[in-house]
Amino acid sequence: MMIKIIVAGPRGNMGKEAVSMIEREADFELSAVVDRKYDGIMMKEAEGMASLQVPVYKDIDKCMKEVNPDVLVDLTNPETGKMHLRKALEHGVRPVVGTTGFTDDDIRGLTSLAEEKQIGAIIAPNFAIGAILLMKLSKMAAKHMDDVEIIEQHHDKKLDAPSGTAMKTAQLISEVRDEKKQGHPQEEEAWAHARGAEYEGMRIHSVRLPGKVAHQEVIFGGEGQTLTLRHDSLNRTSFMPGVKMAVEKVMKTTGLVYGLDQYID
Ligand SMILES: NC(=O)C1=CN([C@@H]2O[C@H](COP(=O)(O)OP(=O)(O)OC[C@H]3O[C@@H](n4cnc5c(N)ncnc54)[C@H](OP(=O)(O)O)[C@@H]3O)[C@@H](O)[C@H]2O)C=CC1
Ligand SMILES: O=C(O)C1=N[C@H](C(=O)O)C[C@H](O)C1
Repeated sequence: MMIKIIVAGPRGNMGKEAVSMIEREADFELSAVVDRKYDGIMMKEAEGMASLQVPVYKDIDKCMKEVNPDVLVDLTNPETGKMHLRKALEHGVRPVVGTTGFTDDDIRGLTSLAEEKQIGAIIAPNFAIGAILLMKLSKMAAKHMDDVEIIEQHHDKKLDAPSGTAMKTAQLISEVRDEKKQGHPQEEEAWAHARGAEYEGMRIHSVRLPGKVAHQEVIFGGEGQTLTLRHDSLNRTSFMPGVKMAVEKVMKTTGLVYGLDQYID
């Protein structure tokens, strides 16, 4: 069956890659794109988009009404991603959201909405298989080594911190680790935030530098030993097999799935 897909954010780093991937896949059809700059033209007429005879919409409601897609792939920014996800569920369109910056409350609210609408939805903080394995391996390691800090590094155009991957990693670790204050009980920060963000006692550090793409280290400490797990995305193509998998999975899912870890043994 041909899956009809719309992509929001088609001029972005990720959106461009997603458009190319969808065009390559025999069972996927790119039905339209949603952009905030262009409206009512074809992609090939818009600067910064692939040269395709595919309509561009500014208004996502109008797009979903006219195109009637199966799936929305959202790769925009936190505020837009949340709004698009809600609208997709309202229109009966299955969202695959790679956009990050969702809080625990956002996830809870969207889970209820997907449940209420009885429709599949996926929020994937990271589509790269290596990053998904890093998250799963971190959860496994945390059962045995419960002192852990996360260092994530990204390009300096990133809007959200900590990264969605770091948040999901910390949440997975917290499923197997009791809340624990780490470091010296009397430690003090002479400079604010020197110890990074805190989630259930874990420390999370966000680096933003030009030249970086997406990188994460999870460092575990024990008596006389450390264990470092690390993943690097060196380009955005690394995310595309995961986007493809998420589109296929969301067609067979009911309710919201947060993280592709659930699909990997
Ligand atoms: N889950 C994963 O594996 C990955 C997730 N990401 C996440 O994906 C998101 C996008 O990342 P990236 O591609 O690098 O970012 P970019 O800034 O390159 O692209 C975002 C695009 O979204 C567009 N946009 C913003 N608002 C709207 C709107 N209302 N309607 C339509 N388009 C809009 C922007 O337009 P304009 O150019 O006009 O600003 C821009 O073209 C981020 O949240 C990032 O964290 C990134 C990589 C991997
Ligand atoms: O903004 C990015 O680039 C990325 N965002 C995601 C995140 O916040 O974890 C995934 C990946 O790290 C790239």
